[in-house]
Formats: sequence, C-alpha cells, structure tokens
Amino acid sequence: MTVRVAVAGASGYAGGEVLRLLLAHPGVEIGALTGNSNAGQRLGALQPHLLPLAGRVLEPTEPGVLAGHDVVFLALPHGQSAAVAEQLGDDVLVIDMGADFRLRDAAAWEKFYGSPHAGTWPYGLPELPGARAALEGSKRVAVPGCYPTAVSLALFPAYGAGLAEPEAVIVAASGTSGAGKAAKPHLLGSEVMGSMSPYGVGGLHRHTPEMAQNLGAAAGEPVTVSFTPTLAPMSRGILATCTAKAKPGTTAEDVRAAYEKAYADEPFVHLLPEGQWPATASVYGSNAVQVQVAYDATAGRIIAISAIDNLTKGTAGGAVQSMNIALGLPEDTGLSMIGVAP
Ligand SMILES: NC(=O)C1=CN([C@@H]2O[C@H](COP(=O)(O)OP(=O)(O)OC[C@H]3O[C@@H](n4cnc5c(N)ncnc54)[C@H](OP(=O)(O)O)[C@@H]3O)[C@@H](O)[C@H]2O)C=CC1
Ligand SMILES: CC(=O)N[C@@H](CCC(=O)OP(=O)(O)O)C(=O)O
Repeated sequence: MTVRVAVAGASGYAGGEVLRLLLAHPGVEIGALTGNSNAGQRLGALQPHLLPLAGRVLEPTEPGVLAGHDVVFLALPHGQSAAVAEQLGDDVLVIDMGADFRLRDAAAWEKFYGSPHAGTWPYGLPELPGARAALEGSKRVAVPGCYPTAVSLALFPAYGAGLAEPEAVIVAASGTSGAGKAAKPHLLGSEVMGSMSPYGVGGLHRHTPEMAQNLGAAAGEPVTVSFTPTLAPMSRGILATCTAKAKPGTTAEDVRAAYEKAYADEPFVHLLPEGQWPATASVYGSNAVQVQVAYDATAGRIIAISAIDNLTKGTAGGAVQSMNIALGLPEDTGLSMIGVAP
C-alpha cells in the first residue's frame, strides 16, 4: 500500500521533520508541500537537509492544493489548522501537529489559547491507555504538544497504578527548536548559548491543561500540575523532571513494577535499567523515549524523568506513529529508535 501525503507548513521545523521521516517511510509518496510567506520558494533553499526534495516548490496552503491526498499533515501555527481541516473531506486522514484539537475542555482552551475551541480529535500519544484503539481507523489525529508527550510518558504509569497523589510538580528543559523557526529575540544565539532560563512560570504555559488532562485520565481523578519550562542551549531535546508525592504505603518496588508493566510492550519507550538516567543526546533524531523512575523515601516522592527529541517523538515522529496506526500499518514503519551520539 502506498499513500499520497501532503504537508502543510513544510517550510517550518515540524513540517521539515515530518518530511525527513516520510522520506524514509516505505509506504508513502510525497505530494503537495505548502508554505505561507515562503510559498513560491524552493524547498531546498529552506530545508537544505531534505536533499531528495530540494527541487520542490512550495505552494500556498489552500484546500485546492491539499485536495487529492490520502493523508494531510498540518504543521501550522495554533489556530490555523481548524479552518484548513474543515475544508478537507472526511475520507482524508488529517494529522494536526498544532494544538487546535488536543484539549477536551473548551474553557481551558479559551483560557490558554484565547480563541474559540475548535473541537477534540483522537489523541496521538498511542502509549496512553485507550489511545491506540481510538487512533485505529481514525481520519483525524491531534498530535500532542512536545512537553505533554515527555511529561505524560514520565508520569502516567504512576497515576495509572494509583501510586501518586494528584499534584504533580514538573520542571522541563527544551531545546530552542521547540519554539519554531520564526525569529524571536529571546532565541537569538547570543541569548541562548551558554545559558538556561525559565519562561511561562506560574501556571502560564499552555501545555499545563494538556498535561493535567492526560494525567487526570490515568489517575481517574483531577490532577493539579505545576509546570515550569526552561530553555536549554541545544537545538533539539526535552528533559522532563516530574515529581509527585507517593500515596501512603507505596514502596520503591511498587513504583518500579508499575513502570515495568506499563512499558513492557511499548516499541518506543525504553524504561532504563535502574541507576541509569535519561539523556537528550540518546534520543536525538529518533522516535525513542527514555524513562527512569525512582522513589525518594525521605521525601516520600516519586521522581520520574523522561527524555525525548521534541521534533521527533515530540511532534513529527508521534505524528507518523499515529498515521501508521490509523492506516493499519506496523506502528514503527519508517521510524527510527536509534539516537545519534556523541
Ligand atoms: N517545534 C516543535 O518542537 C513543535 C511544534 N509543534 C507544532 O507544530 C506547528 C508548527 O510549528 P513549527 O514548525 O515549530 O513552527 P515554524 O514557525 O517553524 O513553522 C510554521 C509553519 O507554518 C506556516 N505558517 C505561518 N503562518 C501561517 C498562516 N497564517 N497560515 C498558514 N501557514 C502559516 C509557515 O510558513 P512560512 O514559513 O512559509 O511562512 C511554516 O511553514 C505548531 O502548531 C507547533 O505548535 C508541536 C510540537 C513541537
Ligand atoms: C522551547 C519552546 O518555546 N517550546 C514551545 C513548545 C512547542 C510545542 O511543542 O508545542 P506546541 O505544539 O503546543 O506549540 C513553547 O514552550 O511554546
């Protein structure tokens, strides 16, 4: 089976990463590539690493251009996907890498994104309980945010096993590609190199309700999330350090067993051997997730740490993994689990 795929937002980081992965996917033919301000440009001028597509010219992001494909990836800024998606037929698999369809709670959407809620689509984090079944055969997929991917995979086993109190504290460091390609003063090399700094402090980051949604679903009760993102001087990668107070009677063995059970059959999640800790370099450019967990008996807290590549498992890899499930292909088709080191 070969599916014809279009990518809207092919000039951006997420669009470029999904193309990098699709070029190695045996079941895909790459069709239309679109941009916005860069429409009319050669892709080779914008994404020079995508050599086989260098001669392609970006078209405008319009329904007529995206029509006639089996799968359309939307790698557009928040709030832009819904209008494009509603003009694509119900028979087209639409995979939104933006935020528009991730949240179930319309009030939370309006509070954090400041626009009317477009709706909710099956959530493209297959490792979460029930997510795979919802993706199978679906024609719409909402790919998670990069931080919620890292955080949910770090903590959901503890909540799913009923081991953690419903208040999670999370500090995560991200590489600068998470902010997209458009120039922003705080992302200048001279601002970022050799320095780390927090942003969105105090419950302000828009990924907070998405994390609470995922962890609350695993826990079966609302989970409060205190999330502090930080910017790290690297291009790719997220390291999420997540802690929650353990429920009374929890032991280190209970915690380890919950994670071993959750990840026994997951192709992309590596629960590391005890004593070994996740590192962003180990997952660079791959769809793999490294997870480790410890029980701090003195503090009575569960400490779960994950590492992902924000552009791969955190966006484009999760999108391709979800496409494979939706189309009934082997889940790992075209996806590498091998990092790049050093
Ligand atoms: N970077 C990351 O790690 C992650 C990104 N995402 C999501 O992926 C989406 C794209 O992000 P990213 O690639 O980082 O951003 P970029 O800024 O790198 O790319 C944005 C893309 O959208 C196009 N675009 C900009 N404005 C419009 C518009 N008004 N209408 C249509 N197209 C437009 C741009 O085209 P042009 O350049 O031609 O103007 C470009 O192709 C976002 O929703 C983001 O949240 C999700 C998870 C992680
Ligand atoms: C470093 C950095 O700026 N990261 C971005 C997260 C990008 C992402 O994954 O999220 P969305 O798909 O929801 O945009 C941020 O904090 O806004």
